[in-house]
Amino acid sequence: MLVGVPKEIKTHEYRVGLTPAAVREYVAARQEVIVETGAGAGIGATDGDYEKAGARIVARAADVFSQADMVVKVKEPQPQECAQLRPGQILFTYLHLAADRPQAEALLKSGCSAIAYETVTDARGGLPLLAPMSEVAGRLAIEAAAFSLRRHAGGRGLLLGGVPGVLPARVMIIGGGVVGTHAARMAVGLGTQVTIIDRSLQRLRELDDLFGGRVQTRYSTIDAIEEEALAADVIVGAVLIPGASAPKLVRRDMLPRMKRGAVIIDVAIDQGGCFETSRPTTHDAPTYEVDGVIHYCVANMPGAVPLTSSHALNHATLPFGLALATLGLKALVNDPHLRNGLNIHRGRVTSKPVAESLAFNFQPASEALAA
Ligand SMILES: NC(=O)C1=CN([C@@H]2O[C@H](COP(=O)(O)OP(=O)(O)OC[C@H]3O[C@@H](n4cnc5c(N)ncnc54)[C@H](O)[C@@H]3O)[C@@H](O)[C@H]2O)C=CC1
Ligand SMILES: CC(=O)C(=O)O
Ligand SMILES: [Mg+2]
Repeated sequence: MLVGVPKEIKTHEYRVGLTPAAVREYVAARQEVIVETGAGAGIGATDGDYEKAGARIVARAADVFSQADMVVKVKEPQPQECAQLRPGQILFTYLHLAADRPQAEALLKSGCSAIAYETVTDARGGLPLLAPMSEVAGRLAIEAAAFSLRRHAGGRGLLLGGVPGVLPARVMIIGGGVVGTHAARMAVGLGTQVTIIDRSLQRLRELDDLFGGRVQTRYSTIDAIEEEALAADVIVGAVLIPGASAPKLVRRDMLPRMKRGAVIIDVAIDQGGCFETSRPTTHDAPTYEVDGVIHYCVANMPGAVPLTSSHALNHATLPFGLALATLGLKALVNDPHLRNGLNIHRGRVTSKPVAESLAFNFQPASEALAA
């Protein structure tokens, strides 16, 4: 198969779909790889590094989209990329369609088979291609909170960990999955007071064990969220209902009752966000203020640390990408976990949560692939 890697074009997105090390694995598996010139610049990988790994460099993104059987990216295709996708082509990348009707419509129109990293599953009920970026985003969330809490950034002027004799910040984390756990590790490490809220009792038990009493855990109810939100200096939004729009757990009417200069980091923004007042922002202008509360809602947080993120992402995507490159769509027939990644196939929505979120007709992936 001819596998193509365009340069990412989303604002301040410096990750790359395949690292040179990953290209070498594809080439060793007797696949051909083309890479747009400069695609690896954000991680310091030159065209020469890609050529050494066995790729051919092409001059324009249009060359990648017109030639490749499978396009491997990081972020959801932007409108000009969607317009270049074609029937029979495989797109392998993050999509986050539930909160993005225009992209869903463009992918349906293209006729391509779009496989979303974030809905590929594993045998333990996890999301193996989302997890590495959730690890990164969870850790970055606390860095973003530290910066946003500074006075000149509009925050309360609070040092996260405090100093002897002065209390640390109170950090509330809604959703104790991968993002929430990694945010908690950072927040605990800095000496903050952390509460994690989740609606899975099993997860709360695991977190209690993992942190050995250094975090408080609370079951997710409207009451608990309101009580913790009003006391918090920082709230990290990290809930996920796989494939679906995030539930709005903090309503606008709570904001005037929160501390002035408190900070909301809505990591779940790529699924629409879990705060009623969230809207996507970019690394250029990451924050805005509503009712005295600072909102940070960057939808591609790991793009800020592309070197760490590209390698971490490639380690997770590589086995699935290789299966697709060597077997084509048959890889989806063979592997139900990879098949769960298929969101759009030849003009059909094959992800139930996406179809429900956007009120589209749904066709199960197994049926659509057999048609
Ligand atoms: N903005 C960005 O750059 C990035 C965003 N993300 C997003 O972060 C979000 C979280 O991802 P993960 O941690 O990997 O998901 P996860 O599936 O590991 O964890 C989600 C947690 O939310 C909990 N949850 C669901 N509904 C809840 C509710 N009503 N109240 C409390 N908890 C609830 C679940 O029980 C689960 O423990 C996703 O939307 C993901 O796409 C991930 C990476 C980067
Ligand atoms: C998960 C995701 O959307 C990202 O890494 O940008
Ligand atoms: Mg995202």
